Amino acid sequence: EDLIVTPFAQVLASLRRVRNDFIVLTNIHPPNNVQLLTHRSPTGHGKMSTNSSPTIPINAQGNVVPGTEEFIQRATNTIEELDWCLEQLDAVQTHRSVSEMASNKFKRMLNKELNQLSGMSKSGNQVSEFISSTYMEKRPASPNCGLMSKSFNKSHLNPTGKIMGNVTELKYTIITNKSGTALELEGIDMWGGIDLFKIADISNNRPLTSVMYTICKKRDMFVKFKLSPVKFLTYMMTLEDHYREVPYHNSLHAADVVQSVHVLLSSAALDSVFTDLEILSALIASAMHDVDHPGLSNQYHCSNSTELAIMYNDASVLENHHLAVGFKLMQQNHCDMFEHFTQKQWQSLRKMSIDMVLATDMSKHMQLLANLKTMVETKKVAASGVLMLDNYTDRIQVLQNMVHCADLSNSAKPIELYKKWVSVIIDEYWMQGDVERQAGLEISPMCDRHNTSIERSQVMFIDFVVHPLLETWADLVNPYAQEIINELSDNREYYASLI
Ligand SMILES: Nc1ncnc2c1ncn2[C@@H]1O[C@@H]2COP(=O)(O)O[C@H]2[C@H]1O
Ligand SMILES: [Zn+2]
Repeated sequence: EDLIVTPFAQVLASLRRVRNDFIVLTNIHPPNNVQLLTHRSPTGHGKMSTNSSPTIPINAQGNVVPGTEEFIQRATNTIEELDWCLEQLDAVQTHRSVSEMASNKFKRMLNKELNQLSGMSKSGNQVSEFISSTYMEKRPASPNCGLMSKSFNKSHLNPTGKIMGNVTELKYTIITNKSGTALELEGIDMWGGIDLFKIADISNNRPLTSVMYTICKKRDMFVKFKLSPVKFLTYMMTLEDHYREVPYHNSLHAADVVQSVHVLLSSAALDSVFTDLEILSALIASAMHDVDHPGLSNQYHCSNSTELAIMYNDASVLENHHLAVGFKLMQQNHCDMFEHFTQKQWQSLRKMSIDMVLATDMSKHMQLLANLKTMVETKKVAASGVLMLDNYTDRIQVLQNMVHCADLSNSAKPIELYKKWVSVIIDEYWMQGDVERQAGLEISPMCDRHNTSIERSQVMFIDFVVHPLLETWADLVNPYAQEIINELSDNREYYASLI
């Protein structure tokens, strides 16, 4: 049976059980259009029996006979459930949202596990520190006041708008060519269906442009939104040029996130759930979500009060920067592919993209996961099996989690690809460690090339970050993401076997 863990879902489930028992005890008939709610038994409080057991002593009126063991059991359980709900509701302080309660509960649960783990080994300690500092919205302990405004003298925007390569050439040689990239992109609709490292090689290092163009064409976006292919390609190439040549956060990673979102969007559980504008926004958000990433983390920027950290007041520093660059580039010559959008369409695309990219800040991870878990535990599914999302909050929450899942999904890709992603992310972490060492700063967890266990860090990254998230996503779209979970488990076993 499913275990319900988030507080709001627990209260709902408990009240449902009370309602069912109340009906059995009193024989009050609910109105015809209200179904008896099926119940799950989540938390161990109020151990309820189901109400259709053949052994229940029922009298001629259909009521449970008062005074029988069954009657007393149900009455006791009902009181227990009600008391529990009241206690929970009592504990809800009005200024705390359901989302905040769930997020705090998840943080407490993760903290407990990480504390146990950090006592076990030195590398365990390091990874647990990394996870809690990166994924739990912890502020840096001691700001380094002596190091103001270093780095970032590189101009973030290419002022001439000059792009490498030529749009027409790209369109005809790379994308519409029957061989080469076109063939390599054939598996684009499948999880792990394309090898982006190969695509980067044969597309003249244009993986992001090639993948975005192919997906938008397949999804008929050029027709649906009357997008100019030339402007689209000019923007995508300009955007791609503003990804830096760092080991991991380059345009290959952006292309990977775009393709993963494309596959997650295609889940049957989400069939016709999202509008074309929502889908286009998710793809655009994924394409720009790490643009101009310098290969140094948010924690690095905040701890060292870099120019960017000052600019964005330490709040989601990189994510704000990616959005600013991504949208600024749209204003450049020939990049304004949304010029003919209505004001409403444009504002909506912009708001959704902003909401999605800001949610890729890893310090928001626990909050996103807790919201997703609450949604799964209270989810409404139509008779067709498709998710029912009837308001903006729910819809954007699913989209944010989708992009977040895609952003963390390299460990659920076929092992040969996963190994390549590990190699480049570790390179980037170690480069940050080198920068910190050279500047005499404390080296961030996982960033010390002389003191990191790659295998152990991958197993812990999967156990504490990726698996809880992807498993919850798989519950949301159940049963359509099983393949992803299987791949993730195989990959975890691979790295565990190397420890
Ligand atoms: N395989 C991995 N091992 C460790 N960290 C990872 C791995 N994949 C992704 N990440 C981290 O997860 C983050 C997701 O958001 P970013 O792409 O900004 O940066 C990513 C990395 O910091
Ligand atoms: Zn990313």
